[in-house]
Amino acid sequence: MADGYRSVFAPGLFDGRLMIVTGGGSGIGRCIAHELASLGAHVAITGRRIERLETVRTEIEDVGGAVSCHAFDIRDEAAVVAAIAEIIAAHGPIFGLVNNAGGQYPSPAEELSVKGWDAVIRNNLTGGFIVSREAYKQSMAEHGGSIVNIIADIWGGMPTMAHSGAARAGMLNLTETTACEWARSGVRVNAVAPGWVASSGFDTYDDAMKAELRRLRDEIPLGRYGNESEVSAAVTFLLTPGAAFISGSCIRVDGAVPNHRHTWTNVPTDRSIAFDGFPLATLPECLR
Ligand SMILES: CCCCC/C=C/C(=O)SCCNC(=O)CCNC(=O)[C@H](O)C(C)(C)COP(=O)(O)OP(=O)(O)OC[C@H]1O[C@@H](n2cnc3c(N)ncnc32)[C@H](O)[C@@H]1OP(=O)(O)O
Ligand SMILES: NC(=O)C1=CN([C@@H]2O[C@H](COP(=O)(O)OP(=O)(O)OC[C@H]3O[C@@H](n4cnc5c(N)ncnc54)[C@H](OP(=O)(O)O)[C@@H]3O)[C@@H](O)[C@H]2O)C=CC1
Repeated sequence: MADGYRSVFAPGLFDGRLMIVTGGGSGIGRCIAHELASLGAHVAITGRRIERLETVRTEIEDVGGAVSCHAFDIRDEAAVVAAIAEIIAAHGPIFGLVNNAGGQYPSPAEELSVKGWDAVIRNNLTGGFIVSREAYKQSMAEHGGSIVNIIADIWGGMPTMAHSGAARAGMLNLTETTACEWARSGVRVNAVAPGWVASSGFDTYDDAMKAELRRLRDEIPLGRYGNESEVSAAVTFLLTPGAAFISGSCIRVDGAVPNHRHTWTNVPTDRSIAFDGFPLATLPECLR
């Protein structure tokens, strides 16, 4: 058997627990699925493209993990209702839900059609709402659980991302509100806000955006992009009993970007001696 994901969290922490990761067929979601499975969870990965989910299923099974694949669009209400019911029937109550699926396309605000605006709002707000509502109604209202919503760096304007920023800001308030409403059922709801994370998501950018990203890297106080395992560690923490009194919160995983203001002296760009901490989760070969 190949080496599995080496998480910083305790082996067996989630033994037999059901976790759902939307958008688990690529990038950050795939990494989270690997980490949760390495801690003993049964991970139900979802996405629109079944082939990508099957590839991740093989990766996780090859290192001894438990995983199932469920193809549906998070914006399709009937499909979500049916898929959540199917997952629960097969694998038991939902312990954790990670609303990770999402994405957008860049456009100046004045050029956005209402159809395009709606497509992105539905992808990054309505979809997460539908999946959360169904996880709550069909399982967590009775059994409790934990939800983590992946949003983005919304602390300030991001030109060409008005639709996505508005949707993610809505998702943050949905996080805060459902944390209050569903606390009575033993449900915690939190968010993780990634900054610039070098993931498969970057592959969807055109050359102009990639050039822009290289420039942006120099403006990240920690001097580099984040990686998928750093987002996954924050998500995993929020799902653990270590976060039992944390709800309605958001962990930013962004190298301090929203804290950086342009002043007379810029932060140095050479951080070659930056403190490295201790080795965080080590990715298996397939994720490097
Ligand atoms: C807060 C900022 C966050 C910044 C950091 C975030 C980083 C990342 O998210 S990394 C992950 C990146 N991955 C992606 O973003 C890819 C995901 N994108 C998509 O899946 C799609 O683009 C979509 C879901 C956002 C839209 O697809 P869909 O709903 O299937 O929409 P349609 O193709 O039916 O189009 C509807 C409508 O939307 C407009 N539109 C869609 N794509 C584009 C485009 N590339 N350029 C311009 N306009 C687009 C357009 O108006 C479409 O209508 P029609 O023109 O009539 O087709
Ligand atoms: N990478 C980064 O720098 C940042 C990423 N984010 C967010 O983090 C999340 C993960 O991003 P990342 O891994 O980088 O990018 P990816 O594009 O690799 O991941 C997005 C995943 O979501 C799935 N997905 C998208 N739309 C839908 C839908 N309507 N229904 C079901 N599944 C869907 C995709 O699968 P499929 O297409 O097969 O459906 C894909 O697996 C996204 O929400 C992204 O916007 C936020 C801030 C920064």
